[in-house]
Amino acid sequence: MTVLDSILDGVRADVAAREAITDFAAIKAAALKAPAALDAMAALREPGIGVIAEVKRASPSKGPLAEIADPAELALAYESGGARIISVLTEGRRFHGSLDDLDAVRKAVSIPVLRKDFIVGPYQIHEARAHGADVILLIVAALEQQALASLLDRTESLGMTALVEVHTEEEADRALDAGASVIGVNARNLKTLEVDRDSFARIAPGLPSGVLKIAESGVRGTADLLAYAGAGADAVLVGEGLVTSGDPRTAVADLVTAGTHPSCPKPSR
Ligand SMILES: O=C(O)c1ccccc1NCC(=O)[C@H](O)[C@H](O)COP(=O)(O)O
Repeated sequence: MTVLDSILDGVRADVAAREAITDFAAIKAAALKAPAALDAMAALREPGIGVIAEVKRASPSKGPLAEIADPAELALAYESGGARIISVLTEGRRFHGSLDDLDAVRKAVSIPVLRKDFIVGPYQIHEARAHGADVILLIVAALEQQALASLLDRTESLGMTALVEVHTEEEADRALDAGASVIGVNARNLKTLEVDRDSFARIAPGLPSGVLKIAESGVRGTADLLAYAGAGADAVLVGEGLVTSGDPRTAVADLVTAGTHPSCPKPSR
């Protein structure tokens, strides 16, 4: 069994437990009452390379990463450092995240918020909207093609944006077939946890120019951002490098400064 399979087993059990408390009809109703989703695509189209800054407490590859006593405070530091979007890991077993973290971040910041989780069905999408998420992650490796297309449609029908994550050229073709307009190339192979920063440069040139391209994982400083920018990234998604920096506001600001400097390669869109 791969790491991803074992994460997905836990997620399915956790979703079933939550659905036993708040059923599908109730979570759909709660989603309809939430304020309208913010426009994440517009945020990503602003000039320069965007930074999506992640609230990441722990990971399967590294274990605990940082004591995050107050996710709202961390998110505010990211926002004031110039992040375009805040990513909040809500998976509990392996990442120590929660929907409480999402609620706290949503209340604190005024920029779009991404619910970063392992979406296995429609319940979690309505749940994300009910908790104020503007963006959700759909991982191609975790979904059959029909489920991927239908979850993408559902996300957009709720006014949200789907960040569709791939790690191989085949997965990128599946993301495009499903109609993705924001594609994240994760340098991390979720089955083996190996990080290959070259995957973005391999896959991104094959994506149409209208698709927003996000480079996920492995950014530890401005050199990594500039390398991803040179390969055509519109934005980078950064977790560990920020939460372990000791000064997340400055760490984000340094990336933002590098990504908006006139010498930085421009996004391909
Ligand atoms: O981070 C992990 O170890 C991990 C393992 C298995 C599935 C997903 C995992 N991470 C999720 C992410 O995609 C990252 O949190 C995100 O891209 C940021 O990566 P990084 O900047 O390298 O922390």
